[in-house]
Amino acid sequence: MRRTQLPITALAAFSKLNDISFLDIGVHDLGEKGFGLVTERALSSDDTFDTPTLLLIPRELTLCAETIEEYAKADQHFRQLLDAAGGKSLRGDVLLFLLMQITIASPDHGQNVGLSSPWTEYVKMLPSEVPVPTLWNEGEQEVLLQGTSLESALNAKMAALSREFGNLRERTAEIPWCQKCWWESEALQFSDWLLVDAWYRSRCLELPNAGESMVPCLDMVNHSHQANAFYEETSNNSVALLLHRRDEKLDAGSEVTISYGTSKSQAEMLFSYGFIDEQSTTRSLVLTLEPVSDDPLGRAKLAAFGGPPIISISEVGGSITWESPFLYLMCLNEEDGLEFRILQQTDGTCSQLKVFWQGSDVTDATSTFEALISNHELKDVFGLRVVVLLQDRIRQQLERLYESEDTLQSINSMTHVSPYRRHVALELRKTETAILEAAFSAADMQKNKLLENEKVMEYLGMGNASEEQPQSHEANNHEEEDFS
Ligand SMILES: C[S@@+](CC[C@H](N)C(=O)[O-])C[C@H]1O[C@@H](n2cnc3c(N)ncnc32)[C@H](O)[C@@H]1O
Repeated sequence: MRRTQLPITALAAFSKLNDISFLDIGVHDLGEKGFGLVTERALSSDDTFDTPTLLLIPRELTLCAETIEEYAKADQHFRQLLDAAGGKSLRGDVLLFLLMQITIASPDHGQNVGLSSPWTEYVKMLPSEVPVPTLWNEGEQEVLLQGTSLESALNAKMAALSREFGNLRERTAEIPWCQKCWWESEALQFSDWLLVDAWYRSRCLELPNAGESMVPCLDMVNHSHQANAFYEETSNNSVALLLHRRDEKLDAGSEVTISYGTSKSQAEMLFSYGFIDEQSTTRSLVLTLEPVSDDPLGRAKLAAFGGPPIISISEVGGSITWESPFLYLMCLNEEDGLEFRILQQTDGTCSQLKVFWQGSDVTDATSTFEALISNHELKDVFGLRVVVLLQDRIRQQLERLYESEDTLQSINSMTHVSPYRRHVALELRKTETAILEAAFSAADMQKNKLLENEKVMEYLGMGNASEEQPQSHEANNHEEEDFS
């Protein structure tokens, strides 16, 4: 959709009109980071008893669950849109609201659609480019993240966004103003949906009372590992940005920053905000898991598992820790005492998938198999299967990273790849390769230790000698490679 855009200098008039107070700070162009907040005079939290306030925004301007509902009461077109395509999540409703605003503000619509709000003006000042990977060009998306944990996350996100846009079209096709402004002339494009999604992801924050919110002007503050400011909701119905309580002294011209989260991995930062905090010491990543292709219970395990089928790997102080409740379910089989049953309803319709372990119903405890197997006499054998699966998944990821290195070298000369995006992707690849290599070695050590375990040796010996002692097919698969 053609957007009306205003220069950032329009923010002064917007703030005045909407009672937003910038106190000794202004918005400046900071290059790669986009705009940011900068002090206009030297500031110190020592000078006053109270912590200095830098920015005050009336609470009613924030975009949160409550205000979305208020806007829907006042604007019948937005109400129509919410009724047809909203109501599933706060994020979805906010995206619809933002779409509504760019529609009202568009130079093309001319349909007397919607009710102008402060956000109609504010979206005109929001950037058309957000460095998050969903807005990278196809070449960048394909090459830069290959082999990183973001490769599958980005593919899944793009597929979800495409589905959402398709649903929006389907559900609003019958609404006359949507037909006129969006679909008739193809004015609304997938790229608009990508943009409002990127705005939301990179600009929303968590307010203690209002919950997930977008706050105009506060969303101009950038992130730093050594943040000098924080935000809070005040008792007099405002959202405030304040200088840190600790002895903070800022020269005139210093950037004011908050923390977007210190425990976020590089992948999360890149995915949500489009940059990497190179000062962060958090070293972690998440890998997705799929049941082994020839596991007859694979699909049932996925369907019955309560959480996401993932492995989280972290490196803290040089040691590797990992967590994966799904791996403990993934490594078990019927022969071990795992059973799935479909419970029939009295009216004959199929209903819930039930999971049994050693005869007990564990349907509500599928994420606790590590504990469930802890008293089993074969717990070390199961532990070995888990470590083998873990190491295999890490190997697979590392191979993909190594393979894609050559492609990456060849894009040095490609003009369609932004140097900044290339830089952040290389940083992510370097970190994830190091974490995965360390995790591979750690898994190897764990595996070797388990292989010395008496119970495991006995089990493997029996497994080799007798057809009557069936093992997990996963273990069988990997034993060929790893135990021989
Ligand atoms: C909440 S907005 C902050 C305002 C934004 N810079 C703008 O121009 O509108 C978040 C975005 O700012 C940028 N950003 C924030 N902190 C950054 C940092 N430390 N390094 C690089 N970019 C940063 C990223 O593009 C991120 O998606």
